[in-house]
Amino acid sequence: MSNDDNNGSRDRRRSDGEDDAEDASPDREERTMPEGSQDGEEPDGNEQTDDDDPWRSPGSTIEETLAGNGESPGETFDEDIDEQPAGGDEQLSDTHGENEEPTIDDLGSDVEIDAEIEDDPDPEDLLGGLKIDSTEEINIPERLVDQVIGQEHARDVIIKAAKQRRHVMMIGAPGTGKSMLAKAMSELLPKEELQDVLVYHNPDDGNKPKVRTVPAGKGEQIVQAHKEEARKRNQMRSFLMWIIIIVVLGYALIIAGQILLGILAAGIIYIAFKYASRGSDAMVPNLLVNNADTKTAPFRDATGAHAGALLGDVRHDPFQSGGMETPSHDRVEAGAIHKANKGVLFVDEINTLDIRSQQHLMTAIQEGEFGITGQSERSSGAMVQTEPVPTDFIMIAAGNLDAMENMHPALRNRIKGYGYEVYMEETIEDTPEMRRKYARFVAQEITKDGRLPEFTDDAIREIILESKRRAGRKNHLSLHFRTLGGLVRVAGDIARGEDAEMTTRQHVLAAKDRSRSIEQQLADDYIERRKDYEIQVAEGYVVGRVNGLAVMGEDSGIMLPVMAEVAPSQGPGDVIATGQLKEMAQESVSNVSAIIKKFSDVNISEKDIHIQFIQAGQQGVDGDSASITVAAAVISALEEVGVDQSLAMTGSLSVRGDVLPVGGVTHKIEAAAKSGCDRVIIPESNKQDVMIEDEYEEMIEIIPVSHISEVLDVALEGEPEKDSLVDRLKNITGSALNEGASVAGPSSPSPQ
Ligand SMILES: Nc1ncnc2c1ncn2[C@@H]1O[C@H](COP(=O)(O)OP(=O)(O)OP(=O)(O)O)[C@@H](O)[C@H]1O
Repeated sequence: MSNDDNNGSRDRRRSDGEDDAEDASPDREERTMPEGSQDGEEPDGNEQTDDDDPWRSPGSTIEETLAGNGESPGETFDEDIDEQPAGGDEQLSDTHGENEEPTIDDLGSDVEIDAEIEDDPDPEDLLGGLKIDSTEEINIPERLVDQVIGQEHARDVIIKAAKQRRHVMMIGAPGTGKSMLAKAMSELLPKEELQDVLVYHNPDDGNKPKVRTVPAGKGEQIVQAHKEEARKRNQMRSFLMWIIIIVVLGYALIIAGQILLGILAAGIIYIAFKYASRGSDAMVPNLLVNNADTKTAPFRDATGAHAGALLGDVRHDPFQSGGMETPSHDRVEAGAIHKANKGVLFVDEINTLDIRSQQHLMTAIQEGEFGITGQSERSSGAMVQTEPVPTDFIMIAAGNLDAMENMHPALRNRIKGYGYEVYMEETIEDTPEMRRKYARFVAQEITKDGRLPEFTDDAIREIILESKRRAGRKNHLSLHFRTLGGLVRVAGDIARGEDAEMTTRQHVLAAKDRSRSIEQQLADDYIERRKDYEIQVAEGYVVGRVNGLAVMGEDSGIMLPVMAEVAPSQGPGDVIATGQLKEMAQESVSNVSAIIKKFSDVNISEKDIHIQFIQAGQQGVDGDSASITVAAAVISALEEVGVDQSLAMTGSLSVRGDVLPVGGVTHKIEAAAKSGCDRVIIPESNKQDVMIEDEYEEMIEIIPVSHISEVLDVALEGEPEKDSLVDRLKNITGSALNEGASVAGPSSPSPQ
């Protein structure tokens, strides 16, 4: 990765000692990251020297060498090959070769940041006591596993699984480090075990190519040797052919005097020789998997791969006869399962793989080998079936909770039976040490991108503050690193666009605005448009209308007014709600009706309750947290008491009237403020999750509540009615209210 001179970046030292020598070079202008660690790319081709050629000894033909006693060709080649450092079978039995077996401690212990730290950091310091002026002073650990921040459990599992060669299923939100951990695992696996795979022509049955494995690096040598052999043989044949042609032509011209006949004979001889020489080309094996230059065990991402890319394929041959055909072993292509042999196969969104592929994947996991055949039934490749090709990989399956439900149960069973399941964390406790790691995260992302100007200390602070906000939980930091990394990149790009030497706090603030999610942009647009059409009411009192709040996507609040109308029913009463939120409305009404039955003389079962979520038609609005809103709207309509429109609310409701915690309070409060509300009701148990931006703090009063009676107390109009209504409610559900604190928080927070 090269540095742009304009961006003010300078060298960042890798934190392991061995790089110090490199750094001593005054000319070194490059920042370094572990090679291939971030993108999982395979290194470039091998550079073979003549000295390495094991085929120097003349005399022995390859066919003779291969004929051996049916062993792997790697073991029957001449001694030079076995002396190659790539390692023979004895070495393979030693899991970690010459390297000392890594212990969980040395691999997994949290790597402290390599920069100056204050002895006793101020708890308020967003940098956790880091004494730095910019990200430039933060060094990045060499190994990817040490770059992973948080996800302690997942990291420990990955390390253990790497040692024990176990499969892992990682379930969790996108961008929390699943594929990063999978790549990190491939770095931990022993490289000494790697193998090359060759496919040979089968003289007995051309459609059943033979497969041989050899230690990594030897495959290329073998192919080269075969090519050389074939070339020599062809040379000999050519020489012989020209001699014969000259003799025939000479005879025809000088002795027989039949020049035309001579030319014809020479032509036939030429064609016959060319045809015969094709056979020796067909003997050159196809190097299916080449690990010659692989620096770490392979990492293969087979996310969304079609069957051929995953399981291997045999190309179609348009010329299947007449001497024009390509030998079938030459048409064989390896799949990700074969290329991942002795490494890691990563499949994200595992449930999106078709069932047939999942079944084949299971076989490959179970058997440790999988033959290759043409995936298209109508292609000539479907006739070909190779001998089994090794597929001894560690499978890392990933996805969100849906993935787990929809994946093939037997495949999940295989992973569970032979490995671990991990749920990825979404937030982590906010400690000075963690803040320092977040500062390192900024440095990591800058290095990974390679073009961003370094971040000043204030810019880093703003990123850490944003991760606190995004966590949605007091004293926690968000582990949604992909989106946080997106913010780092946008801020850096803005700075770069301005030719700034450093990325400053102002750039981060501008980036926050610019990198708003689609949902945020849509939410802001909605708020503006509603103001235009006066759908939004933020003053006065209205019967049966309550300003609810919801979140769109992960990070965008929106005001979602709810209207309720109660009318006598002809038959048994019904809850009538429109749109996607119907189920939620019915659930909220059934919760509130249990309370209403207790305090009201009105027989709710004889009424039709109509509920409307105003303009909640757009995708993505999750209204689960609107249950106190629906309850308040229904009670207001039932009792015909107005609701304060300068108030918005969010909260889930239990059958006993307890207000339960919900998600996204910070974004909801901001949306209420943007919509012009003066006050907002939130569940008491969400109080510590509020992380609103400074600008909104002055605009809105936050009222935490733990019971529906408190909601009504704040929301309903007028004294006499309100008092009687609320008093009745309090009397009847008093016990619940008194127990409120203990009752309100037990259930898991509703998702939104
Ligand atoms: N725990 C982490 N520590 C440091 N950086 C992280 C972490 N998690 C994610 N990142 C950063 O975010 C990027 C994206 O993460 P990654 O691809 O691993 O997410 P993922 O969980 O696999 O997401 P998806 O399921 O969408 O593929 C990484 O390349 C890395 O830069």
